[in-house]
Amino acid sequence: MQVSQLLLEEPMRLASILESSSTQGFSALTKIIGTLGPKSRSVETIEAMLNAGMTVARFDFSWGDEDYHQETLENLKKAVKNTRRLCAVMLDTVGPELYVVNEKGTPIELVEGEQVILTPDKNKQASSKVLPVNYDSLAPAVKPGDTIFIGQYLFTGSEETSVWLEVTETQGPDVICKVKNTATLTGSLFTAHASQVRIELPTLSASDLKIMSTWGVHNQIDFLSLSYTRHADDVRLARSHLSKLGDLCQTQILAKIENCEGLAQFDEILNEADGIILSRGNLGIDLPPEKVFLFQKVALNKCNFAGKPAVITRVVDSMVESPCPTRAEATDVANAVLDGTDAVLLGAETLRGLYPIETITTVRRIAAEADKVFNQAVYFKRMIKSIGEPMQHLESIASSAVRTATKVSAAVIVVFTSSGRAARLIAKYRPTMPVICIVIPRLRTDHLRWSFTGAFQARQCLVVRGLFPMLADPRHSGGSSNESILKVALDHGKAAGIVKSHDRIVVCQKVGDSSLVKIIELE
Ligand SMILES: Nc1ncnc2c1ncn2[C@@H]1O[C@H](COP(=O)(O)OP(=O)(O)O)[C@@H](O)[C@H]1O
Ligand SMILES: C=C(OP(=O)(O)O)C(=O)O
Ligand SMILES: [K+]
Ligand SMILES: [Mg+2]
Repeated sequence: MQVSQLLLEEPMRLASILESSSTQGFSALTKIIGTLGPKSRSVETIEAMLNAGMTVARFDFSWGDEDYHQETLENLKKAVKNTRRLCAVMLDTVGPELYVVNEKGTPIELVEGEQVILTPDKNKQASSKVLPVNYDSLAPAVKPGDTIFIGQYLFTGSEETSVWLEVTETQGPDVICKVKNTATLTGSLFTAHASQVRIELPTLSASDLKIMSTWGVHNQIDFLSLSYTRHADDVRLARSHLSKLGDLCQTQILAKIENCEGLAQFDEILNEADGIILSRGNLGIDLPPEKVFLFQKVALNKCNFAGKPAVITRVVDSMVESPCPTRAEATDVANAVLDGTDAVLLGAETLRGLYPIETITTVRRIAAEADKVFNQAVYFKRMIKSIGEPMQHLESIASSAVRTATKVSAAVIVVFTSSGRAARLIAKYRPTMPVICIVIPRLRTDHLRWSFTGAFQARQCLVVRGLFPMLADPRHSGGSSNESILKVALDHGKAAGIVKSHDRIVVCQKVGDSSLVKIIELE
């Protein structure tokens, strides 16, 4: 497998970098996921986040209860209605996460060289001497010399509110540690991470299962973000649970790779999941720092070749407190796009940051600049070569649509789809122009009632690079009205400023039994 920076090879005049970026039309091809929380839950703020380019909202159950998240979601629904912008809903599980509850909420000072005890005794109050952890079997799992990290919920890893501990010994169920850096733990919830230690807790906790069947079903979640996926079986089990939850049989599973166990099983997990979240927050402390970039490049490449969406996390942490990213962060976002990410997931930046809207705008602008210099020609050739021949029918149609669109400099590709499969296959070839996905609803029954598919499938396009879904009116489904639906889509594209008179459009659809790729030129 070839992994290299996919940057345009043409000589670029450095002065051209000074030209201002276009702010019109379909912002960036790269998608943006925002975690909603205290700083991002009013209708007004969410509307601004949608207008800035957020396409998926993440509800992280590591923090906040069902009522809290429901209130936020009701506001999201209002914001979607007001802005007329689609937004997918992602439920993020707690999983086998280690945490420390700081009931009193008062800051806890830890001093380098001193001792602190991690205990499973939940009756103990968190203090600078003892920290109660939610896991009974930590002592038998660790050995002297192991590293344990403890930080504020949605830590960045570098702040003075995070601490590194070294295990010195265990005493019964307690783990005695030496503090490696002076820090002040703040907040009411700290996440703990024992580096490269197997945690014998289920990937879906009892509380995760309950929330999926209540909150998840009630809100028709589009994505399950499966925290700490360590094995393909974790994905299979989650799928089996979802399949018993009515409409959630349509929910997609994004497996979060957060530690070395998940990394070691990556290929098998990718095979089972609908997409991958590269959880650089946790993985960034489980892996030595010099290895993180390598995981990112190889994993993104594997997702791209599998035609499954990839998401990276923890990109502009410093924007929690600053309206501008650091140079390293700005460069990191662009590199992630060049490495092949579909989407960027914002955590602390939108949940508790001071600049949730500015963060989305900044990430979108950087991603849009990177989109422009992505070397699609080289990427396309590699993809075609890797598929080999004979190609599957639809693979050939999808790649032809992208090739045709490139050759005629089409403004957009329009694809008809019901399951979303054709749209994802087109995205796999990374077209440089937006792809309007017209999702045609299909009637389905579970032998109790009839319903239409389409809503899940349309929103699930919102995590895939370059896809811009539109849900067609079910009353218009059926071959003969496809022309009128296409007209609606193009009018919509015109209004959004991505298509204009005399533009060429490539359309991918089925007429009768034949799949076809056609070029149309607007009058
Ligand atoms: N309702 C539709 N009308 C016209 N063409 C369609 C429709 N649904 C899918 N297609 C086309 O059929 C082919 C198969 O697409 P795919 O997304 O796999 O279909 P499905 O939604 O049935 O899985 C593609 O060429 C796609 O553009
Ligand atoms: C997104 C991540 O996980 P969490 O759910 O802890 O935010 C991460 O570790 O990067
Ligand atoms: K989580
Ligand atoms: Mg994590």
